[in-house]
Amino acid sequence: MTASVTIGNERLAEQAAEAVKDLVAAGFHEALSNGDPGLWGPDAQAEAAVRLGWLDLPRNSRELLPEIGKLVERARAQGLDHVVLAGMGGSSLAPEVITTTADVPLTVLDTTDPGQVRRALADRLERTIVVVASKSGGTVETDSHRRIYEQAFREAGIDPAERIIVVTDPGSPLEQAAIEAGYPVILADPNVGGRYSALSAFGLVPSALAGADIEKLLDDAEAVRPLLAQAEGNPGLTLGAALGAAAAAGRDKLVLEDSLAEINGLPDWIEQLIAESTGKQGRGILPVVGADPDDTDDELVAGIESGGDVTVSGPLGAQFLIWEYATAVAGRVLGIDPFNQPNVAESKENTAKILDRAEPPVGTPVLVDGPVEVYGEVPGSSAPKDLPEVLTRLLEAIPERGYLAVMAYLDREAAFDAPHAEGASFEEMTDAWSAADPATLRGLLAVRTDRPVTFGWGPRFLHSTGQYHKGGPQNGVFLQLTGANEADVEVPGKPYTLGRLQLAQALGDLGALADRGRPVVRLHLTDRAAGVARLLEAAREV
Ligand SMILES: O=P(O)(O)OC[C@H]1O[C@H](O)[C@H](O)[C@@H](O)[C@@H]1O
Repeated sequence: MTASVTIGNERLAEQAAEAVKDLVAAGFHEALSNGDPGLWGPDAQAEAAVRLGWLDLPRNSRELLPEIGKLVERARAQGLDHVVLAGMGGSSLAPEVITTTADVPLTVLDTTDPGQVRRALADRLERTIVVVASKSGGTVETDSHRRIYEQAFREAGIDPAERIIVVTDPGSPLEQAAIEAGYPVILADPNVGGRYSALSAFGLVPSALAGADIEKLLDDAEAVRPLLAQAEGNPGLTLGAALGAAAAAGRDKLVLEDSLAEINGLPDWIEQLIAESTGKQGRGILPVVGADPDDTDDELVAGIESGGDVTVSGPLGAQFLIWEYATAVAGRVLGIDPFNQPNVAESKENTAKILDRAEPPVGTPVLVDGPVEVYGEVPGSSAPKDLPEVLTRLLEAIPERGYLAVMAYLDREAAFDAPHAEGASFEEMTDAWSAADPATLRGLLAVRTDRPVTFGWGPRFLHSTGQYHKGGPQNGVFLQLTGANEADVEVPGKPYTLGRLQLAQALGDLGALADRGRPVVRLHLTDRAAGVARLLEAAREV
């Protein structure tokens, strides 16, 4: 299947053609193909010099195939068929899409929720193999998961060296720790940033262990590579020009539609690529996932395989490369450095400070509505009387061109535990799940405003839209969800538990948003299941 980008909207086609013309006249496509780091201005040059390796991954990553093949064989021979991936952002979102699209099972751990981590630990530990994936080797979530699994294996009488595989950059502290522990290490290309690493060891190792065909993925990406060197018929250039030109003209909310696509979950990966790459210097493109278009002036719809103002067709490997290329192009059009993430560190630093304190600074609730405590400054001049009023006030506080972001530091899998009647049909089960799923809140609030409503699981979104929230246009309104933990999980060798880390992450990000003067309210569910039910009920009353 060939890959293509089609623009189905006349005005956008004109804007994109104009931007392509300028880029071609400046020799952008040739320079990018030759790995010129000067394309994003002098301030971006040093970082870009070590961030353009993704263009050559379809070919270079083939060198990894024999080594990965051996790891897969070893795991099969040991009967290890439960693959767990510990990794955040770019280190887990690509394998998530690759494996869901290939319909092979992979447990992705990109959470600090104690319940979600306990669920993974309780699942077939005796047949589990864990890929610990971190470019920097210093990401706190991933470090915690490694420590927790090492201990769990030891307690079960299993040698962690038989069960843990590490993917990291050469010279990282994780590489060092892995060598000391005797874990197999696959080193990734250090000239590729986290969110552009889909076709590197980060995308390939866990996906291959889970059973996906990674050679085909590389073939599909390699087939599109020559097109990316062209001035005409270059899908990456067209897409990037369309995204950049539309955003520069005010259409900076990117609704990603994939309901008819055979590729599963690509919008989540695109979200982190675009939000983290473009959301800075008060500019950027806000990806909106899982939403219906609202037909507003600031919205652009991108369809995967069909639909949208712009449609991107092609197999997954090609999609990865086209979107990466397009993001680099959009960065150039918008005048931003698409390879740094200047504001991600702020929340991390706040989190570290909170962890150093004896008690987390939770504050006092301004309102308690059954199982939901409300913290923060609810917009408006008087105290809100109940939860529906809190939600109404937040929706009313969204400025023109703004958005509401719901950020849930909760267990992404908990809804699947929702009770349903014996012999329930699939439809009845789906209804029970969605009635217990915090993510249902997004749609309920979205129908009450014409502004975009995004939903992110914390801390996962901190490595994605988190950069945009803090670095992009300051027109967001923020709703955090946290929950009581029934049973916490110790992080071996650290003074904090996962529950403590999770809360510190929420409060750390809340501080960073509040410091910018943005409206931010935290709803704490003192009973998680009852809290979600009350929240969804309140959203229906808005
Ligand atoms: O792979 P790691 O070093 O653990 O980083 C995980 C993620 O962390 C940050 O959010 C970076 O901005 C991402 O690009 C990266 O994918």
